[in-house]
Amino acid sequence: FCKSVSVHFMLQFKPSYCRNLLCEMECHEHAWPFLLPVNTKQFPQYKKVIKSPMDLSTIKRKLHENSYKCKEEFASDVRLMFSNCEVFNEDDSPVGRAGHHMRGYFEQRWPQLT
Ligand SMILES: Cc1ncccc1N[C@@H](C)c1ccc2c(c1)OCCCO2
Repeated sequence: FCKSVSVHFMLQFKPSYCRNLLCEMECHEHAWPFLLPVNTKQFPQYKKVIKSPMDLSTIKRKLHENSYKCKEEFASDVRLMFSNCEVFNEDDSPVGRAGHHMRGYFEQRWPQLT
């Protein structure tokens, strides 16, 4: 999925850019539903409905563990987090609205290379 090796060294994965953007998201006013994994004791249905849970603390851990081989993998986890939110939460709900706010914030700052 990542760029071929030859091109890759030029578009070197900039973890610093991702780390900064992640930090800005974590301190965003509407980040509160996404800071930690959804507690499945609090939301027993969640595990059944959402096959791949994702949250900002998990993305942060993966970034620090060098789990992301390219920036697109980082972006796809962020987008997975927002898609899970849309599946489980009504648009017109506090968490649903927070998800739309945060997704707008991310997409505005994510470099459009294509
Ligand atoms: C992103 C997401 N999707 C689906 C369900 C929950 C969440 N986030 C969690 C952190 C959460 C959100 C709202 C909450 C909550 C916990 O605490 C119980 C009281 C009501 O408020």
